[in-house]
Amino acid sequence: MLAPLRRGIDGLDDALLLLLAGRRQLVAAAAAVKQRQGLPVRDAGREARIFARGKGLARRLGLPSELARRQLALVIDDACRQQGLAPDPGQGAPPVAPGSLSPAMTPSASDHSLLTRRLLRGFPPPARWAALLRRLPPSWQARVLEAAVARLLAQPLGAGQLDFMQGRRLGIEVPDLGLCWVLVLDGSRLRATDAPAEATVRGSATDLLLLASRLEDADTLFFQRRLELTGDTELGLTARNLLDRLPWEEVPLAVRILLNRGARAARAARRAHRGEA
Ligand SMILES: C=C(O[C@@H]1C=C(C(=O)O)C=C[C@H]1O)C(=O)O
Repeated sequence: MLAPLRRGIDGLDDALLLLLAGRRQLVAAAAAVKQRQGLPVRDAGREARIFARGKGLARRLGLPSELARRQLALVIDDACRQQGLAPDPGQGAPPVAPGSLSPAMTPSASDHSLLTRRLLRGFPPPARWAALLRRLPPSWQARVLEAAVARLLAQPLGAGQLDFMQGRRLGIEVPDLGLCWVLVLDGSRLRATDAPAEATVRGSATDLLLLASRLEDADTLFFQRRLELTGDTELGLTARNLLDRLPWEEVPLAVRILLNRGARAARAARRAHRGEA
């Protein structure tokens, strides 16, 4: 009873650390850009916006807002240290001079790959998250899915390219997570629904992530039967064509970077679990 719950908690703790490692890499990249442009390390306006977004998201997820605030304060503090600022940089600490990045910001390649390997070994395969994910209230799953899809498809949604889906119900099934969602286009908003899907795209969590990050294309995945379509053929085929034609370059860069990193981590974890090199 307790053991599977704790395995799930361990899996989420691993995922939190993996996300932290990804955030630190993006902070290092942002720091390098700011240095080149002569911008200061600290950006109070940006930090205020991060806290405001976090507060809104915490409210929607039903998370205590103080918990969200403290977590964000912790990672921002870490990012400032990573960029060479003292632990309490609010007191007007000077920006780091070009060429004097703190050693913490530039981990050696071997540190990095060691950390990655450690994280991947401990990273549970999707099948192990399934039990936990199924315990999450469906309304949470739906909100997370709606937010993710809205970000990913903001451009084609705005341009009316998804209008063929008005009122049509398209399912996304992830068998290794034991999850199945049905999305319906309601005006310009894609929302999750409890009604049955008319057509369903089915694929493993890793393959869907590889598709969303463009590390693999839809054609290859369908051809290799790693993605499958069931139900209404016409709707399914239109969805499939759309996947191929989506203007991926319009997807916000930050979303693409995160998807790319997530997909690479999931693929590497799958290989590690399968015992491949
Ligand atoms: C990473 C940056 O540097 C600092 C750290 C931030 C963060 O951790 O999100 C945000 C703003 C800056 O004070 C940045 O400017 O984006």
